[in-house]
Amino acid sequence: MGIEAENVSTIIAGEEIKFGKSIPVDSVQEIVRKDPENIPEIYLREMQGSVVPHLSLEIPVIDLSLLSEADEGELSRLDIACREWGFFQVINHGISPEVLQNLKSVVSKFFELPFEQKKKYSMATDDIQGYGQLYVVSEQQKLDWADVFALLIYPMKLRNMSYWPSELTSFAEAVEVYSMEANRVSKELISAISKLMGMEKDELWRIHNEVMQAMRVNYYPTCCNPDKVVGVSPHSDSSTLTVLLQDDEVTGLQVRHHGGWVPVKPIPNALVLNVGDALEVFSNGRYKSIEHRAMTNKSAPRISIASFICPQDNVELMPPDAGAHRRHRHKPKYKKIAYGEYLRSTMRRKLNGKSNIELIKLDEE
Ligand SMILES: O=C(O)CCC(=O)C(=O)O
Ligand SMILES: [Fe+2]
Repeated sequence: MGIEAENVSTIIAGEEIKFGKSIPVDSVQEIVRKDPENIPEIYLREMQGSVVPHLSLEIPVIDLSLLSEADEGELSRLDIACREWGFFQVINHGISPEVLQNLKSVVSKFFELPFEQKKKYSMATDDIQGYGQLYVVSEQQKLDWADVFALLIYPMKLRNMSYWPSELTSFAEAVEVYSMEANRVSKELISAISKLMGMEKDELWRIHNEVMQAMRVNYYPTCCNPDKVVGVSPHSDSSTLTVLLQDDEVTGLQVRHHGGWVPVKPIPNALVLNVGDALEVFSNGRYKSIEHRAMTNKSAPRISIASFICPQDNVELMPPDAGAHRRHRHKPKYKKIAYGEYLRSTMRRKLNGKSNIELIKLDEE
């Protein structure tokens, strides 16, 4: 019998936070360390969809320095990137290679710690922060070939410092410095998107009512049968935008495009940005959150670091046009739902393409 995940609540800094409970499962890193040649059945599955050969198609590249100068051409390239791809790489973002390298180095050090030491930071069964796995809601579901380490970063009151590894002296600083920069880059992009949506540049950010930012480090160990094992199942992110810092050498991320999967070839020191479900709703479907997945490989472990930029829990997900202060210029295509409720509903379900946003889609006439 499968155990269905239940809802639980926690109190962080005096506020009740309810998340779906993820069933604890074995560390994949430990499975590989003990027996690299054997993959437990629960990780084996048939792959779906064809992969577009490398280099035949690439996700767009956006130059943030041009956007910051209000370059009209770059603004329209951003519009096309968000409409046609939902994914793009950002160059000239102003984050120094040293800041990126410091973050990569501290998160690698975390995963190099002995298992017993990492376990001190294990996710509590009712939390989404810490070391472990997420989205495991039934004992029958196929599992992803990854361990994760997640932290809530902003607002500060959501931080739970007991999850921040105290033995890694430069960890907190590297996370803090990078997160501030990821926040700045997101703010610049959200300002540009706000203009593209016909609003003042600060309006979309303001609607977030103080952005919530979470960081999730994904650790994908090597895998002896990458054709049958997925690092992260196909999903869309629930965020407004996600900023992904990926390995400069090891590829793994694939993006859904016209029915196939397009591998994202890393550009050294670039960031990968994607549209999440919240932006799909805010833009009333103009920009779509895009399904993506991470693959595994035989030769090297891969680490990716996702920063999720989200509205506060109490923010109603709806296109700003549908607000009481405006005439109904466009009929909303999604049911109105508070972001916190939407986020929690996604945490109680396994990753499954765009199934979360499908649930709030209104029928078109
Ligand atoms: O590892 C990757 O490239 C993708 C990770 C991802 O999609 C996520 O953390 O939401
Ligand atoms: Fe994702």
